[in-house]
Amino acid sequence: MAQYSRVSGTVGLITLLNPPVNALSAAVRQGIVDTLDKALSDRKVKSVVICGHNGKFCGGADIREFSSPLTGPPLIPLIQGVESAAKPVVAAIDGVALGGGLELALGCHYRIAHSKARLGLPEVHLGLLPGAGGSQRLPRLIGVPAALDLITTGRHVTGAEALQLGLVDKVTDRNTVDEAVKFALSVADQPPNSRRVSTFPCPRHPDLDALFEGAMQRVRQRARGALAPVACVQAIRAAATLPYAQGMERERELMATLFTSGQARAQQYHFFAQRAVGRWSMPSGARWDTTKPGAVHKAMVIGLGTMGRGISVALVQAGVSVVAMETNEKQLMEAKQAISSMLERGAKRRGVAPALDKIRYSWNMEPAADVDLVIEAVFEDMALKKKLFQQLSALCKPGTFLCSNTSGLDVDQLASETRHPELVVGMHFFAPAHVMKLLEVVYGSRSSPQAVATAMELGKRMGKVSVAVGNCRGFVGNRMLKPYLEQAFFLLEEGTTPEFVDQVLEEFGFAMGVFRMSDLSGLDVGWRVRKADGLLNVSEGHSARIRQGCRYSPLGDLLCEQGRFGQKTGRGWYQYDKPGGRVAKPDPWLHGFLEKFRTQHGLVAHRIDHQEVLERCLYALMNEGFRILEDGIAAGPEDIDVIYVLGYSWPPHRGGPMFYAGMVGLQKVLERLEHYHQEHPDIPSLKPCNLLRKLVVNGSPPVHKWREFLKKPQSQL
Ligand SMILES: CCCCCCCC(=O)CC(=O)SCCNC(=O)CCNC(=O)[C@H](O)C(C)(C)COP(=O)(O)OP(=O)(O)OC[C@H]1O[C@@H](n2cnc3c(N)ncnc32)[C@H](O)[C@@H]1OP(=O)(O)O
Ligand SMILES: NC(=O)C1=CN([C@@H]2O[C@H](COP(=O)(O)OP(=O)(O)OC[C@H]3O[C@@H](n4cnc5c(N)ncnc54)[C@H](O)[C@@H]3O)[C@@H](O)[C@H]2O)C=CC1
Repeated sequence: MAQYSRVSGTVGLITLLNPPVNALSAAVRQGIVDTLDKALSDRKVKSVVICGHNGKFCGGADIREFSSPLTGPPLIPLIQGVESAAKPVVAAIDGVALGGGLELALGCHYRIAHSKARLGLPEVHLGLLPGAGGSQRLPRLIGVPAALDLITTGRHVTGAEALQLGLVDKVTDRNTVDEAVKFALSVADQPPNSRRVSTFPCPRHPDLDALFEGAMQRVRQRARGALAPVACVQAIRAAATLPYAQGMERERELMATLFTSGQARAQQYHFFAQRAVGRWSMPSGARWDTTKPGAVHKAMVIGLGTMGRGISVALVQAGVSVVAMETNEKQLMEAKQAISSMLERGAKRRGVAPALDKIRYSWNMEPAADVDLVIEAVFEDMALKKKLFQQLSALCKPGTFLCSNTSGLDVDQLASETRHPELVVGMHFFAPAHVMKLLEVVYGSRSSPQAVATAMELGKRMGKVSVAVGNCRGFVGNRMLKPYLEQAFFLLEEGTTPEFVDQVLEEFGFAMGVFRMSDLSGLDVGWRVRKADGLLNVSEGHSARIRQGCRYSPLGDLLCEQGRFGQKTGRGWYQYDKPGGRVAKPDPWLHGFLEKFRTQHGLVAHRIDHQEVLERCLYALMNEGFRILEDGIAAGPEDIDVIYVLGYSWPPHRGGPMFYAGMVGLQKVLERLEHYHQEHPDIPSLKPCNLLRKLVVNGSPPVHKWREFLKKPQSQL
C-alpha cells in the first residue's frame, strides 16, 4: 500500500509501504494510483514527493507476483500517470531504487538521492528487461552507452555515481525525504512539461551501428545462450532509433517473449534460492533463526598460496583484522605484495582507502593464541592439515573457531585432532576467493550450531552466499563434479575430441567446457588427488581401464606423466603458444594420442553426437545431485543449484542442475540414465538413483516440492 500526507503546507508526500523493500505489489501500485490522485486533486498541494517507508525507496516489481495473473493497476500506465502529472513530482531515493522502483523514479520529474543509495535496473538477472519504460527512458536521460552498461550488466550504482551519470538531479548526505520536500517546494511553480523524460530526444551517438554491434557481441560472450541481455540491447536500440511510443511497443513485445520464457522462470528461481539457502538447518534441528553466531573481530589465515591470499583480502574487506601466516619465506614476501595490491585495487574500485593496517604477517603460529577464528589453506594433504589442527587446538584461546578450506577432505577427521571438535567446520571458498560469491560451510558430525552460524555469518559479511552442507568426500560441488568429469574422459575414449565436448558444454551456457577448465586449473591437481586415493595403481592382470572395480579413464594421468599439466605448461588437452598462454588450440598430437590409446585398448571410435555429450555429462552430474539429496548432504535442491550457479559457472538462465532436471522432465532424465547405464553397466554414476525414481513414481513434482520426499537431513558420518 501507500500512505499519504500533506507536509510543509503544500507538498503531497506519498510513502510506499511494503516491507522489507517496498516492492511494487498490486496493493502498492493501487496505493500509488489512489494517493497520486489525492495529491493532484488537492488544490493546496503544489508539488509531490514519492518516497519509501523505512529508508528504502523501492526494490522493484514484487517478483513473487510474477507467477500469477496480473491483479491491480499495471505499472506502465501508472508511471505514465506520474510523468504526465500537472504538478512537479520528486522521487526521494533512499536505500534502493531498483528495477520497477527506478522506472517509477524515471517517471518522476526530479530525482533526489542519498549519496549511498543504490540505483539500478537489475531485471537482466531475472531473465527480463526493464519493461516498464526503463529501456526507453534511461537512454534518453543518460545516453546510450551508459544505459547499455547499466541495463545489460544490471549493476547497481551509488547515488554519487548516479549524479555523475545524470541519472539524478541532486545527491544528499542528509535526510533524503526532508531534502526532497525542500526541493519540491522550490520547484512548485515550475510546470513539469520540460521534465518528462519520455519526451527527451535520445542523445546522438556518432556510430550507433558499431556501438550496438559491440554491445551485442559482449552480451553474447558474457552469457552464452541467455535471451534477456540480447533483448535488453534490442530494446535500447529501439530507444535510440524510434520515437518513444514505437520504442515502448518494441519494449512490450520483447518483454512479453522474455516474461513467459523458461529462462526468466529459472533466473527468478535462482533469486529466491539464493535467499532460501540462508535459512539453513542441521540434522540436530539447529536452525539459522535460533542460533547466535560468535563474534569474529580477529582472524588468522594459514597458508598464503592461491586461496589464502584471496581469503585474507575478503576478510580484511569485511572489516576483520587478519594475521596472515606462511612458513615459506619467499611465499610470504610474494603474498604480502599480492595481498596489498589486491586490497589497493579493491579500495580504488570502491572509492575508499585500502585497509592495509588491518592485516599483519607472521612466520609462526603464535598469533593464533589471540584470534577468534582460524582458516587454514595449506596444501591439500590430510597429514599436514591434521598436524596443524593439533597445534592450533593447543595454542588457541578457548572458543576459537577452527576452519579448513579443504576442497573435499573429511572435516570430522580434522576435528578429531582437536580438544574441541565442536568448534571445527569447513569453510570451502572458491578461487579467486575474494571475488567468487560462493562459500560452502561444511558441518561435521560434531560441529556445533554456533560454529556453523559463525561461518555462515562471516561468509555473509564477506559478501558471499553461504550454503551449509554435510560432510562427505568433495562436499556438494566437487562431489558432483567427479561423475561429470568422468563422463567427459569416457567420451574421449569412445571417439570424440576435447574441442567437441567443450563446444557442446559452452553452447549449453558454461563459461568454459570441461577440458578448457581442466587446463586452466591444472591437470596435476586431480592427478595428485587420484594418487592419494590409490587410483594410479593398476592391479596385476587387470585392464588399466578398471580401477577399484569400476571403469576408469587413465587419460588424464597419461597426460600428466608427459608433463602436460594444462595452460601453465603450455600443453594439456589443448596446446597454447607458450606456458601460461591463454588461447587454447586443438592439438594434433592429442588426437594422435587418443587414436593410439583406443587401438591399444581395443576400442573402436564411434560417432558421438551433441545430445550424447550433453546428456551423459549433465545427467551424470544431476544424478549425483539426487544422491546428495538422498544422503542428506544438501538440505534441498536450491542449495545444490546455488552452489552450481555461483561456484561452477552453471548458466543462471538454466537455474542450476536440479532445476534443469525438472525443466527437462524427471521422467526423461530417468529414461536416458537407464539407457546409458544399460550401455555402460560398468559406470555406477549412470545408474539412476532411488530418489529420482521415487520422484518420477510420484508424478515428477515441481522442484519446490522435492523436500517433501527427502528424509530429514542426516550426517553421513
Ligand atoms: C509484461 C509484464 C510487465 C511487467 C513490468 C514490470 C517490470 C518490472 O518492474 C521489473 C522489476 O522490477 S523486476 C524486480 C527488480 N528488482 C530486483 O531485482 C531487486 C531484487 N532485490 C534485491 O536485489 C535485494 O533484495 C535488495 C538489494 C533489494 C535488498 O537486499 P538485502 O540483502 O537487504 O535483502 P534480501 O535478503 O535480498 O531481501 C529481503 C527480502 O525481500 C525479498 N525481496 C527483495 N526484493 C524483492 C522483490 N523485488 N520482490 C519480492 N521480494 C523481494 C527477498 O526475497 C527477501 O525475502 P525473504 O527471502 O522472505 O527474506
Ligand atoms: N586452488 C583452488 O582453486 C582451491 C583450493 N582449495 C583448497 O585450499 C587449500 C590451499 O590450496 P591452494 O591455495 O590452491 O594451495 P597453494 O599450493 O597455492 O598454497 C598453499 C600454501 O600453504 C603453505 N603452507 C604449506 N604448509 C604450511 C604450514 N604448515 N603453515 C603455513 N603455510 C603452509 C604453502 O607454502 C603454500 O603457500 C587446499 O586445501 C586446497 O584443496 C579450495 C578451493 C579451491
